[in-house]
Amino acid sequence: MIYTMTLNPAIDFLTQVPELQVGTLNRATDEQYFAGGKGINVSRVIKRLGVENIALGFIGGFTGEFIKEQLAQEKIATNFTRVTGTSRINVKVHGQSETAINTSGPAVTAAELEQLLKQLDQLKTKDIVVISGSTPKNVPKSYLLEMVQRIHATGAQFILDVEGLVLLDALPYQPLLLKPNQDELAELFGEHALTAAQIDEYGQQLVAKGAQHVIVSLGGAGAILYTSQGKYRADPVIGTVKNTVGAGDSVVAGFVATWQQSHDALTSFKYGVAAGTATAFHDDLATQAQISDLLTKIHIIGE
Ligand SMILES: Nc1ncnc2c1ncn2[C@@H]1O[C@H](COP(=O)(O)OP(=O)(O)O)[C@@H](O)[C@H]1O
Ligand SMILES: O=P(O)(O)OC[C@H]1O[C@](O)(COP(=O)(O)O)[C@@H](O)[C@@H]1O
Repeated sequence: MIYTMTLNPAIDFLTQVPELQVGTLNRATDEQYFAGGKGINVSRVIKRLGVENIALGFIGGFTGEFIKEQLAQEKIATNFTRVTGTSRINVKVHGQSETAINTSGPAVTAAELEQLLKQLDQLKTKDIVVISGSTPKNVPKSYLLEMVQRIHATGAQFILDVEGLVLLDALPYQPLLLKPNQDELAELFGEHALTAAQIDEYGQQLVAKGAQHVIVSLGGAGAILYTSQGKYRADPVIGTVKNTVGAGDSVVAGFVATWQQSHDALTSFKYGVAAGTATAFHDDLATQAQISDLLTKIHIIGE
């Protein structure tokens, strides 16, 4: 079974403000609400690809109820840990460019943290846990590593799509996949911007230190996969970008859903890039049909 772990779920409130201006009243021309947070996006795309999965994480308040209802409508199984606070609302404004305000989310108590950790002890060796997104503000940095250690102890695999140095601490536990974007990779190694040579150097370093697969996503410039076998580049597909919220999560979803069935890194990478691209080219997350349509346009080149 694939599990997704969203420690800080959100309602994504997407609104269109064609000529957004700061410091004045703006009138929106359209608005939509989606169940979001990175792990939840991963769950939604995995399910659209026809693969069962269970969404885990902390959820609370009226916003939490909305998220649960939306997932139930999409027939996605959940086993959330209820918290006393209210899950957050993130604001994504589409104008001439995309502007986002990601809020911080509710605090989580020590008992709630422990309750969620205990769920991990039930994992089986064939399970994969995708841990994605930010942690609520009062959660200690050590919590993510504790999760990784608990998952590893059961023999299950894990994928990490989070920010921060925990990515380096998790390497000895051999993550199935890390998916930093270019900025996240730079931050991880204390750099501001990376040259192509530095992306290679750091991507390969993550593999050498334990990651089984590393996908560095490059937004409109495509993505690169690093494995112990080599480096593979997926050039970008040219198209009209509608909404890049969840594009990275779609890459993770396409990869893990395909990996679970094929254990083939290149096919999984191809589905990941097709899913990320399909999400970028549509309003909501990619559907199976949109992903299938794009597959023939994704060319993976070994370098
Ligand atoms: N403007 C774009 N044009 C084409 N493909 C895109 C675009 N933006 C994102 N994608 C696709 O989605 C993937 C993930 O997007 P990216 O922005 O790198 O991730 P994240 O959301 O994690 O920052 C990219 O590797 C690419 O395949
Ligand atoms: O575009 P990405 O990186 O795939 O992730 C988008 C998701 O991440 C969020 O921006 C939340 O990110 P954080 O957990 O890092 O705050 C959600 O609002 C959105 O659903």
